[in-house]
Amino acid sequence: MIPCRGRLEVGPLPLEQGGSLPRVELAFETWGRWDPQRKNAILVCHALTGDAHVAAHDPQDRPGWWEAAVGPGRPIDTRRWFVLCSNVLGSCYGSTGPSSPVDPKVPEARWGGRFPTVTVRDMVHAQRRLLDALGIDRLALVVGGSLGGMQALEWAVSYPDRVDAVAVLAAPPASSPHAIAWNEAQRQAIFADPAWQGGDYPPERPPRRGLALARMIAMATYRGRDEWAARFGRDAVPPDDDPVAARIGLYATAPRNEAERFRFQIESYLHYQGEKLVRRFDAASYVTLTRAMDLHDVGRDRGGLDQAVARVRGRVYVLSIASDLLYPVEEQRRLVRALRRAGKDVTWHVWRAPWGHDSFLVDAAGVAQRVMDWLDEPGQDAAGLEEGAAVAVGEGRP
Ligand SMILES: CC(=O)SCCNC(=O)CCNC(=O)[C@H](O)C(C)(C)COP(=O)(O)OP(=O)(O)OC[C@H]1O[C@@H](n2cnc3c(N)ncnc32)[C@H](O)[C@@H]1OP(=O)(O)O
Ligand SMILES: N[C@@H](CCO)C(=O)O
Repeated sequence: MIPCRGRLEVGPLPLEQGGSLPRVELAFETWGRWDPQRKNAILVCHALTGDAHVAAHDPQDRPGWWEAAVGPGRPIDTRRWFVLCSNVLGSCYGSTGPSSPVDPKVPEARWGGRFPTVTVRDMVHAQRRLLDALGIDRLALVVGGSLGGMQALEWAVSYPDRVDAVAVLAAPPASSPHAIAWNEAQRQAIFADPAWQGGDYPPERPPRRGLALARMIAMATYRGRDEWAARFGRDAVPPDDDPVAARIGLYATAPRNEAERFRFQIESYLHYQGEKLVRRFDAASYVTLTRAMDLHDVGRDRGGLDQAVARVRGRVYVLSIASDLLYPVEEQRRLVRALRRAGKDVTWHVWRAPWGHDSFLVDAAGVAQRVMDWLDEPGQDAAGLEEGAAVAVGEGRP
C-alpha cells in the first residue's frame, strides 16, 4: 500500500552537469489507489514554485495548487486514477535542495551556495528512482505545465518504455535565450540583495527583497496583457493605502513628493505577489530551479531535437497558450513538428486563454479535462483534429 504522503531516499545521484549528490530525498503525495492490473498511475509534475500537494486529501486538508483538477469526480478522477506528485529535486518543500543539510547528522550545515547545478533530466532521473522504490513500473500519463511540462517531455524521451502518454503544457523543447534572459534578471535581483551572501544566508535572514523583486519580474512574464488591462487598467491605489510589503520594508521607498506617492494597482499587485512568495519560498531554490529551466534542452547530448523525440514511444499531447509571453506558441510548434517528422502520435492544441503562461494554473479544471478527454480518446487524431487547432478550455475565470 503506497502512503498518501511520504519522503523517500533515492540514493546518491550522479548529476548531468557533473558531480553527484551523495544523498537525495524526494517528498511525495498520492491520491487514489495504484492498481498494476489497470495500469492507472498518473504522474503530475509541478511548476517552479509548486510542491507535491496537488490537491487536498480530505475536506479538512488545505487546497493544493491544482485542486480543481484532481480528486473524486474531478477531471483527473481519483476513483479511477492513482495520482502521484513529487517535489522536484532542488526545491524547498521536502525534497533535497539548497536548504537541506549536506549531512543529516549536522542539520544546521545546509548546502546553501554549494548546492550543485541540477537539470530537468536530473529531476526526472530522481523521480524515476522514486517510482522504482514505490514499485510503480509504468505510467499511464505524465502531465505538467511549465517546468512540469519540461519534466513530462523529459520523461517521454528518457524513459520511453515506462510512459504510455505525456501531456506537455506551456513548455518548450528547449529554453529560449529570451526565457533565459528573464531568469537571469531575476537571479541578479536575488544576488544583488546583500542578504544573499553567496547563497549561504542563515534561514532566518534570507534575501527577501531580492526574491520579491525576482517574483515581480517573473509575474510580468507569467500573466496576460489583456488580463491585466481588464483587471487593473490604469487604476491607482488610494493614497492612504499602506501595503504590507511597504510596512515590512520589502521594497525600496520612492522619493517623498506627492507624484512619487502615486501607485498603480498593477504595482500594488506585483508588490503583493513578491511578498507572498517570500513567505513561502527559498531564494537559493529559486536560483537552482530557474537555472535548471535555463538548461532545459531535450535535444542536448542526444543529437538534437529530432533524434531526441525519435525515442518517444507513447502518445503526446501538447497544449500551447496563445497569450503565453514566456514560452510562445511558436516554441511548441517546433516540438510538434519534430514529433510529426519522427512519425509520433501527437495532438497539439492552442488554447485562447487570457491569463498568459500561468493559464494552466488559473483554469486547472479546464486544462485537466482537456488532457483527460484526449487520454480517453485515442482516435482523436484519426478523427482529423486540425494540428494546432484553437480550443476553448473552460469558460471565463474559474
Ligand atoms: C505551500 C504552498 O503554497 S505550495 C505552492 C502553491 N503555489 C504553486 O504551486 C504555484 C502555482 N500557483 C500560482 O502561481 C498562483 O497561485 C496562480 C497562478 C495559480 C494564481 O495566482 P494568485 O496569486 O493566487 O491569483 P491572482 O493573480 O488572482 O492574485 C490574487 C491575489 O492578489 C491579490 N491582489 C489582487 N489585486 C491586487 C492589487 N491590486 N493589489 C494588491 N494585491 C492584489 C489578491 O488579494 C489575492 O491575494 P491572495 O492570494 O492572498 O488571496
Ligand atoms: N507560476 C508558476 C511558475 C510559472 O508557471 C509557479 O509559481 O510555480
